[in-house]
Amino acid sequence: MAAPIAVAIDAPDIETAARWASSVAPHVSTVKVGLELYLRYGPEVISTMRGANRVSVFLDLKLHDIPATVAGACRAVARLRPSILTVHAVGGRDMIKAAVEASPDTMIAAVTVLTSLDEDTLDDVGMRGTTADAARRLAVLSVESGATALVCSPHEVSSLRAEVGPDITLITPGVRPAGADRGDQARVATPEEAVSAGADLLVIGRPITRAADPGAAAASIAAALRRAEAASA
Ligand SMILES: O=c1ccn([C@@H]2O[C@H](COP(=O)(O)O)[C@@H](O)[C@H]2O)c(=O)[nH]1
Repeated sequence: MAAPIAVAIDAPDIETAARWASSVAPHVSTVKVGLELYLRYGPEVISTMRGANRVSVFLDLKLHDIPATVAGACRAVARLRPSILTVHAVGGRDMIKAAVEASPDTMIAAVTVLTSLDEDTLDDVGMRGTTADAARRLAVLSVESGATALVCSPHEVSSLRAEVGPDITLITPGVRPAGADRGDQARVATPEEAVSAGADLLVIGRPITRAADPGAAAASIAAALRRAEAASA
């Protein structure tokens, strides 16, 4: 079975994106298209990602606007049938409800606190308190508004799971195999730690896509997850 990994295909051009997607697709469940590719190529990139690959396509647009505008944006991408579409939880209850209502065939995932932020950067933008508290507040608000998935760091997975229960899909970026460069990510953990905390889907980009052989890097992380699962069974 493909590993519960969404590879972030943050590529500069569609040819590179297609190459990365076909090399990782045999090993992972999902590929993630974000702002860089979608703003450059639009819907074309979604069909390129599907191509001959048996993967789900996660559209990470992190929508954040007034409810009517977000609903319109969700309707605009609905025909692309992404498996997951992201919105920012700080857009508030009405915005999240509007996204959910406009997306009957897509799972709306609310981004709680970006994994690149730490407590100092949160404080700087006027959000007092710990990242864990902010993530918990935003998670509860999002689920009460109809979101069925949350994006959080691996550090918050177990406390959010306790808060929102087993039916909400927890998606974690900020995943770094041991020894990998964390880059601009502030709240990170290894793939094994994220899964053992209860994450449902790991978002991993550069540790895979910047490897000399992205397919081999994805296969190696998938194998490590299988070993960890077997050891804990
Ligand atoms: O809080 C968030 C939400 C989304 N992302 C996205 O995930 C990937 C992570 O890529 P790496 O190369 O593994 O750092 C990227 O597309 C982000 O836009 C996130 O990192 N944090």
